[in-house]
Amino acid sequence: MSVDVVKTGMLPSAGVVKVLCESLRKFPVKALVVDPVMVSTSGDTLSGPSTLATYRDELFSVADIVTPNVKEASKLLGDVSLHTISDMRNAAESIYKLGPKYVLVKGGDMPDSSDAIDVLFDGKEFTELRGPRIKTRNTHGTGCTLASCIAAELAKGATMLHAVQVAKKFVESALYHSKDLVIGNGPQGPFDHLFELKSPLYKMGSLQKFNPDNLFLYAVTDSGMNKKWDRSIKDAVKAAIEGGATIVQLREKDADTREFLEAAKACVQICKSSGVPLLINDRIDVALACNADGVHVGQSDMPAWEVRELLGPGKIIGVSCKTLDQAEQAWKDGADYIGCGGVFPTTTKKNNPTLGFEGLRTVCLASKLPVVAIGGINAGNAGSVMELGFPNLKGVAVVSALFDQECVAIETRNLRSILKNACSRS
Ligand SMILES: Cc1ncc(COP(=O)(O)OP(=O)(O)O)c(N)n1
Ligand SMILES: Cc1ncsc1CCOP(=O)(O)O
Ligand SMILES: [Mg+2]
Repeated sequence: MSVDVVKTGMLPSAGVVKVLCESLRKFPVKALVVDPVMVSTSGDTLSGPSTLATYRDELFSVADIVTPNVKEASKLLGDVSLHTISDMRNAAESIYKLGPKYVLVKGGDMPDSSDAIDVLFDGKEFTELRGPRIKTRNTHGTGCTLASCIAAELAKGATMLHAVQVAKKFVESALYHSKDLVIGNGPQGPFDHLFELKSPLYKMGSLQKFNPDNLFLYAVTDSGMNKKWDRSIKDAVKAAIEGGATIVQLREKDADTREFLEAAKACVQICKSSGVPLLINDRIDVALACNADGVHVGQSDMPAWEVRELLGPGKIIGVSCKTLDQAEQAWKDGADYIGCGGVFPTTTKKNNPTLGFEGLRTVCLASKLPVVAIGGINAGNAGSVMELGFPNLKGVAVVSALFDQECVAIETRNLRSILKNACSRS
């Protein structure tokens, strides 16, 4: 098992720092997070002057990010006084000159400020990360936890900014959920890193990971087709589920919000009773309001990482991807699957370039996420798509072949058996 990311905590001596640097040269890693634990949140000095010097001279130049709190930043810079955001920016800039790619000066122990503000510097730009200051004595280990969470997100492929944002939100949520815990008699108590395990969502099991097999026969509704066939969204969804659809997406480009939301609430009930996930196309607000199982977004919709921040870990997020880079970004952003197409020409989605099998192959072979093919797929060609046999091509998403037809249930049932036969052949 290779090590992707290393995060350092308290390094008690210059010798230990030197051994660490030597080991990192022998066993290079994807990223190094250095939490320069020299002054504890309670103010005790934890590292002597020789260790400080070795940090500065040897460790910082190989660090991807250094995460000093205000006291540590002050110590690293010869006990300069740091009282304002501008002081924190100057400190970040000065520490950056010691070699790390990023510096995060944490303002949690800054006196007086109402918000907990951290300053991230990448050598060019400053980013201020603001969060509520949570009143609690349970702050023991917040710095180490933040650095460890950054390391974990980097190991999952996040960008540095995204990793820092996720880590800050995690620490904030953990502090909030455990602010009234009473453990121990010291000046500081611990906070609850595992708060999510106690969340009702977790207990209801709705934090279970997405099952890629749900992508097998993906029914995507269309308001124009429903209108043409004088069919309500509800009836369209019911019929698709009756025919064996394994996941449903409400893609209602024409419906107004109120109408869309009412229909979505009804469809949520229908899908929940059948155990079929229901996703909403584009509209995060509607998905939140009806407690849908997730959303599908394209390259011009809200970025998946922002959707993840809004929906949380237990919801399904799909992203449309036509290229390798888009597939990589969707994975980094925490999406659950990729919709790739149009595989064949289609008039259902306007101005949508056709990728063909080659384009589908390129994305499937590169994608770390399960893929569903979409675009012009019907009973006549669905078999050929599944017979491509790409390991992470889990199914097909279909609009007109199901919903621009007289009987949705029959068309869905027929398509499902074609897919099953194709899979047994590939
Ligand atoms: C399963 C699936 N794949 C792709 C799409 C297309 O989504 P998007 O690119 O956001 O385009 P619109 O559907 O919003 O026109 C999808 N909806 N579902
Ligand atoms: C939403 C979408 N995204 C890529 S193609 C497409 C439309 C697919 O519709 P159809 O299945 O009728 O070709
Ligand atoms: Mg969209």
